[in-house]
Amino acid sequence: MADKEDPKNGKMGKGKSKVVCGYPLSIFFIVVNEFCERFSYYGMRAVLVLYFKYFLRWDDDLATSIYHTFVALCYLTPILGAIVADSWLGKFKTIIYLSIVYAVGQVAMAVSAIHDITDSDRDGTPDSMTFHIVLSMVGLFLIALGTGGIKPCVAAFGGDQFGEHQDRQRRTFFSVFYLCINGGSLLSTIITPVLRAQECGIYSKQKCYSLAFGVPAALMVVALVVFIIGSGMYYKAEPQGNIMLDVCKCIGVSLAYTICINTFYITAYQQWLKKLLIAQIKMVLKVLFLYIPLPMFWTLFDQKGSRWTLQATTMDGNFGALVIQPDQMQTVNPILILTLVPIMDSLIYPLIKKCGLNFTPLKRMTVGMLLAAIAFVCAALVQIQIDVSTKQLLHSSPYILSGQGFIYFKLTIKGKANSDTEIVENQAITFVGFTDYFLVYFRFVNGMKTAVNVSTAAADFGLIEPFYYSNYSQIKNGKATFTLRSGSQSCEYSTNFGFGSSYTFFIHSTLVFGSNCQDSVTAVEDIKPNSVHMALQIPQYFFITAGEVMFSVTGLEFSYSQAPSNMKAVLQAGWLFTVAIGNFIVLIVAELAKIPKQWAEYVLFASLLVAVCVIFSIMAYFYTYIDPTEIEAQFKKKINEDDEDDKSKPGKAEVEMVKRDSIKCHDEYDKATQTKM
Ligand SMILES: CC(C)C[C@H](N)C(=O)N1CCC[C@H]1C(=O)O
Repeated sequence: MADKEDPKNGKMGKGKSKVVCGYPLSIFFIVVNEFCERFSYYGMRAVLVLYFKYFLRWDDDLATSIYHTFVALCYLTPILGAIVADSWLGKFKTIIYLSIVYAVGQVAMAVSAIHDITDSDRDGTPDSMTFHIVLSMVGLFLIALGTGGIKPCVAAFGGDQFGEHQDRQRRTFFSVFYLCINGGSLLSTIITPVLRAQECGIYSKQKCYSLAFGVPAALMVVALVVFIIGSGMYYKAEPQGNIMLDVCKCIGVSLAYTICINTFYITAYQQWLKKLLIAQIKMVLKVLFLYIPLPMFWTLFDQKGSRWTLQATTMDGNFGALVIQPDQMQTVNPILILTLVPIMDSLIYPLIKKCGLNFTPLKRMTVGMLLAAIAFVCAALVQIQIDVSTKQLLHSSPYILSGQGFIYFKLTIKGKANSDTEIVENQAITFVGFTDYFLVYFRFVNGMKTAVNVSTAAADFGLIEPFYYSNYSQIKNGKATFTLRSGSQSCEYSTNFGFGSSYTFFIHSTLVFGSNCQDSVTAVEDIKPNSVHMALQIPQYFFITAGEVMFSVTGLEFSYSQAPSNMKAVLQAGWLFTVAIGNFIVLIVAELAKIPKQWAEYVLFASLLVAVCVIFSIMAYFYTYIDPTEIEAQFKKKINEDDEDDKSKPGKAEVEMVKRDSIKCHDEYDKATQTKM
């Protein structure tokens, strides 16, 4: 044991930490570390797909696949970090070493995004893309190893700082810990896209991905430094041997005991050690079994970033002074976390307690799952409303048909601009996706006998021959003023583009330049502006976030409190593994789900979660809460007593014989397993 335990005098926490308002001061460094680390992780993640697409010039499919693989890897590596921490290095050293790996990875990403490094002809594009790809892939691998590896250790290490009598404070710690995760992620997802939008470079100015990755890299270094500063105050539980090896040995030795039962004498002390390990393994397995249905929650949760964002692209993001991009709606989640966690902790849970209800952790998690299911019902209702508005459009306009990824135009124009004009065509426009949400499409049909030039203050859209039409062009949504010019004569036409809209403008043959041409142009809506407001997504975000607070914050604390002392990080990793599996299910579902109606898919997910929730509540009903510290203390008492007993027994020779037999028996066991392999 590195440090002495016992904060009973009120001045010292577990370890050497001072206690402030009942909390060990050491946790301050841990939560600040978590804040900076999550800033680093989520900040880098926010611009990653755009980096793949615009810097590395990958297509959408490759960019999305690598992005999701990276995210899944980040939630798979916790198991590695946890084994290293619980078995070998201890949580403190694991956090330090893996944070260094993590920071190196972030720096590699920032360097990989400096286009000047390989831009020898100074044209603004890297000459050796291989260099940038290799460096960024190495960087991402190190980041996945670092962020995943330290994640279960930091949470468990924070929990370790509290004494046995500090259950309430430890619960609050996990809430604050969650607040820091979301505070860091919120700030970084706002800041890094702004950094990316800057232009930087030595020889030529390009979008500044190096800065967008550089700042998260700096924050990771800050996280590491802050963690090291707290070093003297932490309670550092020593790893209690190689847990995984112990588990294997325990199973092996149990087999060996059974085989050699007649010759193998083991002391009572050894018996108790074995029993303790078995009890600890049982504690972990019982919780892991309980976790089997949980990935379903994360499957729904992760769709915020995909399905819900796509849903937002078909909605109106105009909030008066503020215009929200569809992907920005995702920030509603961390914002709500920052408000809901304190409300739950200081109002809702105490109120429920006052009502005499025993709202146990597993009940909270069940309610959390139900709330997530309600969120998906809300999403389905919004989808129905969007579908209704789109249907109205299809009935009212003969011009539009839309498909996934493309918008097809079947355009038939009959004699409105000029009686001789008839154009029938099929044309496809690549759907711009939510990164270009502010852009709308338009084109002009020239019904005049003279060529007309169309321009705005910012762009020239070229000359349109008589009785002909222009290609579709893009323009920012909102008010636009076009100048129509023929020779030296011109006139202006103003219109307003709503979100997601597309227009064809017909220039009448009767237009007279020099006068007001507002009445001589007819606008036809190819695509109606999005009419369902993005604010309607707020209820679904509210329910999913309230569900997350009940489910995830509670799950984090539950994973700590139900884990034996030598497997705290391992169980945290088990918890994070449910997030990884949830991510994988989303990927599979995205490939397999062929439900034509989006609202029906939402209802299906909600129903699946309710079904899973019922199974979980039955499993939870049979789960008995334990106090691992108490159980371990009882075992240790027995071990110490029997160790004294064994030592006091005369007959060193007998002990030697036991050892010999034990070795013999192990040899037998080794032989048996080797031949099997
Ligand atoms: C997606 C949000 C930015 C963060 C989310 N509310 C959250 O806190 N988490 C999602 C997975 C687990 C947890 C995290 O540790 O990041």
